[in-house]
Amino acid sequence: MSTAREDALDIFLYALKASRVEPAMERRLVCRDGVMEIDGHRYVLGGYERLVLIAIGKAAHTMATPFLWRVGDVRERFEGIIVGPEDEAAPSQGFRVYRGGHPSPNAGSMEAAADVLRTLQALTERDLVVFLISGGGSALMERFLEPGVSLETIAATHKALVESGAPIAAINAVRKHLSAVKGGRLAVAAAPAEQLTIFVSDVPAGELDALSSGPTFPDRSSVEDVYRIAKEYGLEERLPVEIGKKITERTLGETPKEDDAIFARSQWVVLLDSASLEDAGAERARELGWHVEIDNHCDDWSAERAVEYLMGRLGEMRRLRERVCLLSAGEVTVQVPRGATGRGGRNQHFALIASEQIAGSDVVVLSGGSDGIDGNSSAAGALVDGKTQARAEEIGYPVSAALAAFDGHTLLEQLDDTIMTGPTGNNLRDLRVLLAP
Ligand SMILES: O=C(O)C(=O)CO
Repeated sequence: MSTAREDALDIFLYALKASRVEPAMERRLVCRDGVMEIDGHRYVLGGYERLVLIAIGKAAHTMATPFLWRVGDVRERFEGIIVGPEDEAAPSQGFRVYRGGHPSPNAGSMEAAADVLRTLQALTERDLVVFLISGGGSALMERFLEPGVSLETIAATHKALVESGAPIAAINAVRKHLSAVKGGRLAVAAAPAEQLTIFVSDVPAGELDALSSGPTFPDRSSVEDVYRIAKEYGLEERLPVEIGKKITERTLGETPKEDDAIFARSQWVVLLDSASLEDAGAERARELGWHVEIDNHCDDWSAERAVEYLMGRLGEMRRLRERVCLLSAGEVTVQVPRGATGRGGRNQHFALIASEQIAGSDVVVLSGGSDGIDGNSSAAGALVDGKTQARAEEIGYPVSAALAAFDGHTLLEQLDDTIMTGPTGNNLRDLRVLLAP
């Protein structure tokens, strides 16, 4: 019989495999006799003068490839731009590929933004643009509204936001109001063309305007939200001075909202989200003989609070029966002290906090990101058990020290407790697997 550690890893890897983009595109996107259809939205491709595809995000290439394959012969008529995190070849001659920066924008992010805006602004009402949007796009493509802001300031702004401890919707509310390519502004650039956006979502259900900062979606956040968020998370002290000033002086402009006429020819479809991860994880856990519950209440909570909550839930389940498995999808937040230089991310941080709580017990805790990259490390996440804390003591790097330095990866790598998948070309948020035999 397999061990609880082996099962936790099996459940996570199965969930990743079952949630791949390619089969999802194959199931949902149909193209017959030049008519493309997805979720009841039909497009007679021969009726458009230009067919443009813009793919942005960590899953840009993995979405673009099956999309072009599904449209069959019409693929020759598609032209466009792919903005992803890796160096990959263009799918055909009419495509330009950019490698953007993540978690902070780089020169490629800026070049991509300029090219995307130029391309969209040339479209007319006779054209169709299909956007393929996945998470990570906020950094992979960027240009600030204010002209002349340096790449260094832009990157420092992103870093300050990501490390602020704010949930993704709040971080992206700020980004949207600073950027020329977020908060519906790509939809503005593409109007009056017909627009279809297909999402691979790494944000909570119902918050599509936060996905890669909603470049094609009506923004639900307002400038007033930005000023409130800045206060709540102390952003004015964290942000570069010239950006912080825009907030203190309240000079930000509003983004396009739901009733804006520019969205009259837009449709949006979610291809995959974290529900796919948790459903597949639950299926596999049951096959392995575990009694499963899914609990996402702690989505967007701080890592400390989420550990406490999930350990409490696991304890309740365990009082009723043996072999219990608690699954939780979503993300936790971490507030990184300014100047911290450790390696890691929210998943490894969560796992290390959990390792202190399960020390000496038979409980196993896994926390992993579906994109395969946790924070600034090369791991997807970590898998800890009742011996992790003691093993850390033995090698002279206590868990508490690694947590304080936000250096979870360095410790977990030495303990061989990291999960290494490599970048998955997907991005559906994180999955936590807690097993009590
Ligand atoms: O905004 C981003 O880039 C995210 O990863 C969330 O979608």
